[in-house]
Amino acid sequence: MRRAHTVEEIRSAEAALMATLPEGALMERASTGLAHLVADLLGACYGRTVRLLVGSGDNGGDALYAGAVLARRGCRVEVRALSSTPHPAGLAALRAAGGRLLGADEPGRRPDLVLDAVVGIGGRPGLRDDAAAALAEVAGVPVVAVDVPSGVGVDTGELPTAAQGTHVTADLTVTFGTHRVCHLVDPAAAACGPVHVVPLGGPGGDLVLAPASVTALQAGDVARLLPRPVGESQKYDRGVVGVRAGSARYPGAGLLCVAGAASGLAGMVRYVGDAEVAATVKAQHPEVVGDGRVQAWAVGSGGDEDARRHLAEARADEVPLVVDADALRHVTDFGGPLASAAVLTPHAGELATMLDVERSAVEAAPLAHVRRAAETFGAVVLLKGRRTLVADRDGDVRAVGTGPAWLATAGAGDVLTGLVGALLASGLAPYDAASVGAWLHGSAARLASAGGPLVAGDVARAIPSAVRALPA
Ligand SMILES: NC(=O)C1=CN([C@@H]2O[C@H](COP(=O)(O)OP(=O)(O)OC[C@H]3O[C@@H](n4cnc5c(N)ncnc54)[C@H](O)[C@@H]3O)[C@@H](O)[C@H]2O)[C@@H](O)CC1
Ligand SMILES: Nc1ncnc2c1ncn2[C@@H]1O[C@H](COP(=O)(O)OP(=O)(O)O)[C@@H](O)[C@H]1O
Ligand SMILES: [K+]
Repeated sequence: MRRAHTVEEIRSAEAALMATLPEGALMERASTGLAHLVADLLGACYGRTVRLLVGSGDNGGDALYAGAVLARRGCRVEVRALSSTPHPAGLAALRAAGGRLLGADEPGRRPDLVLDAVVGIGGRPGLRDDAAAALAEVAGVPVVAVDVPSGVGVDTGELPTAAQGTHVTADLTVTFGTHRVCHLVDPAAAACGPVHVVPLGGPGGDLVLAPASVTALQAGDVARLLPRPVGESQKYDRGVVGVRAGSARYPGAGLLCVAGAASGLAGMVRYVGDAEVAATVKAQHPEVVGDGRVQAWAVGSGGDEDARRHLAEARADEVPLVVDADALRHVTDFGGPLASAAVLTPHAGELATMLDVERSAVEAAPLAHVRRAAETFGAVVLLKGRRTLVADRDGDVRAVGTGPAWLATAGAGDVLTGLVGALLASGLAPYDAASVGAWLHGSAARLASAGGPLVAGDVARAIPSAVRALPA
């Protein structure tokens, strides 16, 4: 599990560790790890130029000490200071190693790499004009963000508003001890590039962190959570998933939802709905049967005007539900909770309608909105996007970024609904079913895409391969 902690949690864990270590030891660990990664990236230090953008805090200190290591290895290290008092000991170390502070009007050499150390976890969103200008000077040069890309909302995963200013977009982010929320949550995560964590543990101890509320499943977690049949399993033990989706207007959505459900992860699939869709389901998925008892329902994809009735009928069975698309408009129609266990799967536009806000507001602050929706509707909410967010009712959130951009294709969401339904039927709790489903869906899309385009049916067909590719 990848875990992301808040600034408050990180500061408290760092303070506890620092109390057991000699002065400066933590920054030494952080900056040495940073320097080694930068040196690897540069390939060779000798003859290379690195520009440090350095603010007033310890984030700048990290970069100055790392710069000292790089300078000792032969790099030309030049500092654009954005404060009159950059970390004094760090600056002294850099100067002693041969690095230098650029004068205010001195352009400096065109660097091979920029280290962004304007602000770290002490930063407020946005860059001041001087920092924005220092960044513009080196436009086009690869940027390594120290800890976080300066200017992003560290705990919110949001980007600064136009009034707050701009932010750094990094090619790589090097952080320390644990992930920050902005590393896992869009839109800020998109500004981080790949994120590398330098461990802070060593002689004298390691960070002791609180349980994280924002996490990201890894392949091993999915393998551990996924229910698998054992020797004596029967189809009914493995769970029966029912699909009430599709309509005369959107027959394909019903078929794709069935395809996601019929990927083999539940023991049996039932389809109930439009007669023409049912006939095509029968032809394309001969193993799918008609109405009867189920352990979970997948409802709403392409349901059109039938969606409300489908939801009412599914709800009457008092089993877990996954609710998508047209049925999302009806989740509050029935008074009281929708089901004992429900997963709602909106994209940003649908979530905006459900919460009566603008779509742009959801896209700018997906973490806040997905949490609000989970609380408001008393359900697990899976907000689809580049990085899908799955929120539990208590505020825990799992981020899933396994899918390639090719997955943004019509019908992909219908497949996901069926897949999550199958996982609910197989016995997973809603939070696990939604996050494991989103992870496998993205992974199946990656396999099906192999770098090229795909259609939604390809994603459903690749689900078994995604399961086979999990670690034992
Ligand atoms: N405490 C420690 O020993 C360690 C700290 N570490 C580093 O220390 C950083 C945190 O350092 P600090 O707490 O000094 O905070 P920062 O260096 O993140 O920034 C704080 C300073 O930036 C100013 N500032 C805030 N927002 C700004 C903005 N939008 N534009 C311009 N200036 C702004 C503040 O007034 C303050 O002076 C971490 O991100 C990490 O890089 C690491 O070295 C690990 C160990
Ligand atoms: N840029 C992107 N990168 C990766 N996956 C994406 C991206 N945009 C959307 N997706 C995924 O594609 C799927 C689209 O689903 P959805 O919007 O419901 O489409 P539809 O309603 O046509 O089925 C979701 O699983 C979503 O997470
Ligand atoms: K930074």
